[in-house]
Amino acid sequence: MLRIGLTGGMGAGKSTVSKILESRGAVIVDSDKIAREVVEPGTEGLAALVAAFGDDILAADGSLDRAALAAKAFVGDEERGKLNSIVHPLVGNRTAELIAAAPADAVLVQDIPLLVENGLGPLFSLVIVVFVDAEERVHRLVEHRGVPEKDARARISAQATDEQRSAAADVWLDNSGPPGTIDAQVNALWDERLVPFERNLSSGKWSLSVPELVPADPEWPAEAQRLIGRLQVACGASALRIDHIGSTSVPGLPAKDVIDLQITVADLATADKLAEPLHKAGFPRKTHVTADNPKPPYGVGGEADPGVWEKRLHGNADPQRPINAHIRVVNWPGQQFALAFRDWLRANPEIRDEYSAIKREAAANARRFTDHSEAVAAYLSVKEPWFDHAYPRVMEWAAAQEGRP
Ligand SMILES: CC(C)(COP(=O)(O)OP(=O)(O)OC[C@H]1O[C@@H](n2cnc3c(N)ncnc32)[C@H](O)[C@@H]1O)[C@@H](O)C(=O)NCCC(=O)NCCS
Ligand SMILES: Nc1ncnc2c1ncn2[C@@H]1O[C@H](COP(=O)(O)OP(=O)(O)OP(=O)(O)O)[C@@H](O)[C@H]1O
Repeated sequence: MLRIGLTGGMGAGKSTVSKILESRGAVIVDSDKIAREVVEPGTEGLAALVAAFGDDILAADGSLDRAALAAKAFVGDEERGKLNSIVHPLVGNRTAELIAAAPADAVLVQDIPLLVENGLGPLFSLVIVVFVDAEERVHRLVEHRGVPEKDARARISAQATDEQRSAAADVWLDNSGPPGTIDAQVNALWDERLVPFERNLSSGKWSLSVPELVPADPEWPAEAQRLIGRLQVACGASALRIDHIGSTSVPGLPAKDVIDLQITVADLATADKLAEPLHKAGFPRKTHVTADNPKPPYGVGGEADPGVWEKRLHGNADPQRPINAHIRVVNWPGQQFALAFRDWLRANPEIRDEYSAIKREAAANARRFTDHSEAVAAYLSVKEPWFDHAYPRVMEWAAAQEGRP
């Protein structure tokens, strides 16, 4: 099952997007709808609301008078907090039941207005944000849904800002255009990302990186942070730390568009136990030896004892985001080298440029081949000798940083 989070400010068009996704075959779990169910007449949710806000939030027929509750709940943080603390746990329980009942191969889209506010991004394989400027949202709510302007503004100001949503977004759908214009974006997302993502997840496949250098992308660190959040949820306490490593973690360094991450664990047995939870979270283990995934340990120099360079490697089922998640044992040379190499490049721009020149030469060498495996091998044949030379320099620098001889 592929779990997708869909969010956006009130009136941005989440319902519009979720209807399109549903028509393509997604299973939708709608938090607003569940929030209504859990406070229907006779529920413990409604009884708790009455106890907290008074019985004047009830209509004559005993059902919840939503406008009356909104008028009491959206006046300040304390009141809204009281409302959330009653309704959100009930929504969470019911959501878990619906997820458990969904088919194993579903693309499950959870429409959650407060996904960012409640820090839920790491629970999903992707977070989709529907965006419309706040002023335009107020306009649409007033014009098309008859919401009083004051109420629309009160609720929007109690929600996350566009910057906060942007930091959580893997996919940003702009719904500023006229009705219908977002459909093409949603259909492309379904066909080109969500369906192949689910297929990769079911079959344990990961997306391959292309051995081509691209200029440093300022989005890489934020992307890495979102991936780290997901890996943390999957690994729990087994991950002692998770770091963004490799070229994409060095500002200004051109790199292949593959994000390297390092999960540090206590021992290799722990790494092996993580294979299944990581796979379920969308990060299958790279079990096959391919040119893209040469048999570990990599030739990064200094492998006097290959036993202590061993690691496990996971990829990403997301077809649009290749990653290498290296699981390494704490204090083994490979684990320490990955962190020291990154810090060495970050601290020494002239060495970063030296490395950048080697990468360009390696990429030029790779371009002589059309076959993917041959191209990767050609890339590595230029890069690896430089690594062998760099290894002692990195370790010497790291020792000096720590005041070791
Ligand atoms: C107070 C209630 C009864 C008002 O009902 P009303 O019919 O006017 O609104 P509705 O439920 O359709 O929500 C419309 C939109 O308001 C916004 N909103 C609702 N609750 C909240 C909240 N607690 N904080 C911020 N925004 C909210 C969301 O953008 C939502 O999509 C209702 O919003 C509610 O029960 N809210 C608490 C549950 C909740 O947080 N729901 C949102 C996600 S689970
Ligand atoms: N591109 C658009 N142009 C103009 N109006 C739109 C557009 N897309 C959606 N709308 C209208 O804007 C309003 C809000 O859209 P929608 O209900 O999909 O938002 P929502 O994010 O689900 O809202 P809520 O947070 O209240 O659940 C609706 O009345 C909808 O018809």
